[in-house]
Amino acid sequence: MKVFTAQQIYNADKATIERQQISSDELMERAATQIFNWMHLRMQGAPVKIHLFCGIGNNGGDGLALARQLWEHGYNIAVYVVKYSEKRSKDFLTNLDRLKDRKIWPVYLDADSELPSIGPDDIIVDAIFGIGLNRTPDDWVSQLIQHLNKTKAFILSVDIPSGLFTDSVPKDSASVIQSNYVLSFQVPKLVFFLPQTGIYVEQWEVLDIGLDTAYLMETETEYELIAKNEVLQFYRPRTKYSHKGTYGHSLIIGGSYGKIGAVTLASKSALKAGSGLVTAYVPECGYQIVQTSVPEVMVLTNGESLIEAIDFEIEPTVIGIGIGMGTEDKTVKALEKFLKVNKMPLVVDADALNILSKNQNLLQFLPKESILTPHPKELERLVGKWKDDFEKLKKVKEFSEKQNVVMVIKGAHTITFFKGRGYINTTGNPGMATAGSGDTLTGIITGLVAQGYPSLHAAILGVYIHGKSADLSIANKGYQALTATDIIESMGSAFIDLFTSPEKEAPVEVETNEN
Ligand SMILES: NC(=O)C1=CN([C@@H]2O[C@H](COP(=O)(O)OP(=O)(O)OC[C@H]3O[C@@H](n4cnc5c(N)ncnc54)[C@H](O)[C@@H]3O)[C@@H](O)[C@H]2O)[C@@H](O)CC1
Ligand SMILES: [K+]
Repeated sequence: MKVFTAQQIYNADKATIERQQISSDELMERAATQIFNWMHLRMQGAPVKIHLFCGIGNNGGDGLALARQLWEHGYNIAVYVVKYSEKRSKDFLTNLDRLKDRKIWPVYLDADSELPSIGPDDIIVDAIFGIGLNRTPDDWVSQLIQHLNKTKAFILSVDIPSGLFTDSVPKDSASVIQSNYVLSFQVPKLVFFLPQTGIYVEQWEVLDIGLDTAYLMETETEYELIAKNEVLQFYRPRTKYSHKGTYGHSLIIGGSYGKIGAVTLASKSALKAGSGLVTAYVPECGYQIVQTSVPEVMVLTNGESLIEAIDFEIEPTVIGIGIGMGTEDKTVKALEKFLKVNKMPLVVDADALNILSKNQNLLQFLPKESILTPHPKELERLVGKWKDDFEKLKKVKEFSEKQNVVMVIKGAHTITFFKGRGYINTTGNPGMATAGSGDTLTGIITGLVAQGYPSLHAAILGVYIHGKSADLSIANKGYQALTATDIIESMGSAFIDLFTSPEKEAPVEVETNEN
């Protein structure tokens, strides 16, 4: 699913109005109807108090149109107009008149108003600001937002939590609605997925308001959301007459005394991801450990307790390098020498990334389209500090383009960057913040490259499967007990899940006055 910028959404809006020959008011009505349907389906007429806070732009207009529809279906509503500006939009005014026609009188809030009282079991509809927010809200609006956040009421945001910009981090974190659920029109917004701004969005869902499909299809976006449908497009099925040679040979290089487990996990993951053969390259202290814990994996050794040279006679298809490897001088030299002669595709992680960060002249030796999988600290060492998430994305994008590598930025929503585009993952859970989870990812991606997946696809699919395996594991492990080994054990189910469960339940249509 594409992630549009605010400007692209405004353009989609305009294209829809022109091509479908509808008015902007009709489009607003569609948006409000979709929200109404969503609420009505869940509330079934329950007499819960619904407080609708509406700004004076089109987001507020959506809120007013929704208020009317709720009222027409007998819901218990209170409408507030948050008068942060005199410049009321045309469709806001139209919908305000429609409320007045029905003798529904909103409460007007300004800097001098008392803060409304809201019960813990009430519902708040947040339609104060939408994607049109262009500066930090005034103090009194910010106080209102803080007041709403402090209530125990469930907050449902229209399109985007009010106070959240679509393309930058809020300057004042207190001026943003802490939303329990965001119903976003047609497309999700990038800020839902970044660590600094995603915290305002507990859950989100997109509502189809029938924006022009041609526009949506044709418009190129910088970001794409990756779910099952997206990865299925490049999944490579196995063929009947294939043999293990068809599926490549992964070489996993890493490990040092006390950190052989990392290589064990990565090797096992490469196998489970489908690599035909897997060889681990570890110091001698790891020989028996890897041989006994993963009998399917072959083992090469060098050095006693750490890798002192990287030199082998086998011809792997791909090399995953760096996990548990340490940054001792001898290992650094070994890596340097190896990089200068190596021509094989690489998946670079952990200590190999740390070594590259300190010796940036080595970056030039990375084969093109290598995959780098840094966690936030490793990324900082590699590209330098950033002031906020947007600057981080910019730096990663530049780095990936300059070095011609695939960058996998690990986080709650891992983002994979390549050739100027970012692919946002949607699987995974907080249980994955556990030892060895990253080693597992490196193994999976390596195993996919071995099978012939192009780097970008291997990274995107690897990240998806890694998260999905963890999602399937938590059903009986919970977040706390989830281990990297559980992720590996669920990988089979994650692959099967690609083909078995439907992506989403079909939306249920609700009868309204409109249809
Ligand atoms: N584009 C679409 O697909 C659709 C958009 N709709 C709604 O329209 C919204 C966008 O509406 P608008 O462009 O009117 O913008 P908003 O309703 O988000 O904001 C209202 C206006 O307030 C002003 N403003 C911005 N920041 C301010 C601040 N801090 N203090 C005071 N004034 C400020 C701006 O001039 C802005 O246009 C969307 O979020 C969505 O809810 C829907 O009506 C239906 C379709
Ligand atoms: K909003």
